[in-house]
Amino acid sequence: MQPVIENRNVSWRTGANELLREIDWTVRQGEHWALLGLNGSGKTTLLNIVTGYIWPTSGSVSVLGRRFGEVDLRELRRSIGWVSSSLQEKLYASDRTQHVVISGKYATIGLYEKLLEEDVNRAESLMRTLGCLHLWDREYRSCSQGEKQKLLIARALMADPRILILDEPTNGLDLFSRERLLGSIEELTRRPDTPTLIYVTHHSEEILPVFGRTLLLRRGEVADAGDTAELLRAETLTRFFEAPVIAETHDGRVYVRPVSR
Ligand SMILES: Nc1ncnc2c1ncn2[C@@H]1O[C@H](COP(=O)(O)OP(=O)(O)OP(=O)(O)O)[C@@H](O)[C@H]1O
Repeated sequence: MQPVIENRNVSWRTGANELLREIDWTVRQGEHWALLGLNGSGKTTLLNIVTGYIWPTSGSVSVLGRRFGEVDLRELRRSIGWVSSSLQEKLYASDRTQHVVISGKYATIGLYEKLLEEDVNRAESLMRTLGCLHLWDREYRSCSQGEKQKLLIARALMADPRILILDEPTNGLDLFSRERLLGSIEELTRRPDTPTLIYVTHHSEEILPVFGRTLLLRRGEVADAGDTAELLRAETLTRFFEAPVIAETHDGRVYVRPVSR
C-alpha cells in the first residue's frame, strides 16, 4: 500500500539558513503520528512542505501516493485538514457554531447556500464525537477557546480529509480544557472514518497512546523517529533535549520534567 506521506531526503534552505536538513519521514496507512520538537525546530516548516506551501530545495515529497511536481496541489490540499489556533480569528464571530462546522465542507468562511440535510446530520455526528454538540446554534464568538478548537476540528472533518494535522491544538487551554480536548481527539480515533492524524506539540504528555509513532525534530533534523513508547523514555529524551530529564508514564502518557540542579 502507498504511504500516506513520504518525505525522502528533504532539505529546505532560505538565504544562508538550512531550516530542514535531509528529512526522511514516512507515514503509513493506519498510523497516527506525533511531531514533537522545541520552538523553532522546524515543525511548521515541515508541515508547509507536506502541504505544498513551500517547495523543498532538494529531496522528494509524496502525499497520498502523489508525487509533488506531478500533482495539482490545490486538489491535493482538499484531502488535508490543518487545524491551528490561528484559524480561530479568521472565522466570522457571529456565525452559528453548526454553520462554522458545515462551512468546512465547502472550504469557505461563512455559509451562503441553503443547508443540506446530509450536512446538518454530519455536523451533528461530528460535534457529538468531539463532545461539543451542546454548543449547537450558539454564536461562535461566545465559545471558549477549547470549545472553538473542537468546533474547528469538526469543521476540518466536514471536508472528509484523508490527513488531519492538529497543530498545537491545546495552545491557550487550561489544564482541564486540554484534557477535554484530548479526550475528544481520542474519541475521534474510534470513528471508522478517522483520517490519518498528525499531532504537533511541544509537550510529550499530550501524545496519547493512539499516536503510536513519533517524530522528534531538532534544529531542522530528524533526531529520532519510530515507536512512541520506545522514544518517549528518559534516556532518549535526555539525548533529544540535550538536557537531563525525568520521564514518568501515567495512563500511557509520558510526563517529562527537567532534572533539577
Ligand atoms: N520563511 C522563513 N525565512 C526565514 N526563516 C524562517 C522562515 N520560516 C521559518 N523560519 C525559521 O525556521 C525555524 C523553524 O521554524 P518553524 O516555524 O518551522 O518552527 P516550529 O518548530 O514550528 O516552531 P514553534 O514550535 O515555535 O511554532 C525558526 O528558526 C524560524 O525562525
